[in-house]
Amino acid sequence: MNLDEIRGKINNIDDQMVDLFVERMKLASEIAGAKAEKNLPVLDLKRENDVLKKVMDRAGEDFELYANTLYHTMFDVSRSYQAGLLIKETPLSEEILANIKEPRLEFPRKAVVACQGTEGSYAARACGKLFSMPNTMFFNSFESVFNAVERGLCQYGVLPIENSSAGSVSEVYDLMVSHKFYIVRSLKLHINHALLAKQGVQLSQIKEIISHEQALSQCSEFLKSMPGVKVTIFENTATAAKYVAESDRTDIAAISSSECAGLYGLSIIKDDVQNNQNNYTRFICIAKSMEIYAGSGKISLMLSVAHKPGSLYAMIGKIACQGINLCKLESRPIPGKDFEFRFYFDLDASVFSKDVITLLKDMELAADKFSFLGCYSEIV
Ligand SMILES: O=C(O)C(=O)C[C@]1(C(=O)O)C=C[C@@H](O)C=C1
Repeated sequence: MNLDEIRGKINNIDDQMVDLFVERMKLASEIAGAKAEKNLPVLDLKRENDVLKKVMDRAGEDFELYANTLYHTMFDVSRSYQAGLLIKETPLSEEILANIKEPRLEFPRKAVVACQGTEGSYAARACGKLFSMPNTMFFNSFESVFNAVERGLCQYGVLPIENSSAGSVSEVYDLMVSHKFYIVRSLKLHINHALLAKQGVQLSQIKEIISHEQALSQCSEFLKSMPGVKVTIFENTATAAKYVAESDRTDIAAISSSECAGLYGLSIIKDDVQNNQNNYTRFICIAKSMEIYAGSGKISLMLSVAHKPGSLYAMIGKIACQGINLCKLESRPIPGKDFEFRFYFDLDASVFSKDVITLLKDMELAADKFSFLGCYSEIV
């Protein structure tokens, strides 16, 4: 047989398989109805294992593993479909639906916003892009930003979450667990770092460079080119610039934004010291209550799954079944557990879609712990 003839046969088989698949899905919907009457859950692991065993035996030694994978996907699809038919509203889905009943149209222009660092920090620059008239309050830690929002001291808080070269800001991810908040907007900010020192100081005089550890990591190649220079971590890039300005030393420099040069009377002794010119940091804007604005197309979730084979795979399968793009998956260890992880999902999806609400309910019921962190839009 030539290629076209073989493909012709495959086409025939696919036609039959799709017809049988549709027939199988219709039977799954009848099962969903029967289960609803008897108050039974969608998942029946014993039945799945019985089917898997039969399918693998029938496929024979050469194909049993492929048949196993195919049927795992088949069950994922079948369960997602049944879930869509069966799952009732949960308190979370009700809260989301109530929130979008009369969608908020405009993001506020003015607000009291909590920010880590000081005047001139990248977070402050992010605030200025998120709000046209922010009244920014500065705090010295990310935790204080979460607290300020949670306690109602500030309406919003702005926090860095990831950088295109240095990766996630793990401290912010870890703080998410112990605080109640919602992401209401995000921002991708282009970051270019400069080396700042006192007026008249030359690069060759520098013996110590200070900055936030994320900024230091984003400038690692420049730092390698300065052997013998001590590198010191500071809580914030702008605080580092302020420290240099207030110190009497002429052998110390800060990696910071070029705005800080003007703000603190320093000079730029070297510009663009970051490894990559395409250096971006994503910031999230958080609020105490759920606020979903019209046009929001990103969803963030935090969840943990049973510590057994296939649990995360099944969760991702639910997203894939809806044809939704999983744009970020971050894992962080759960303190006190033996290499168990909490997962953070970012989806290109909107709660204004009925299928997405069904997906969220399905994921919520399948997870050990589940938090909806918000549905928002990202600005650049
Ligand atoms: O037999 C059932 O109980 C079904 O719901 C059908 C089915 C399947 O697709 O084969 C789907 C989900 C269950 O976990 C088990 C099997």
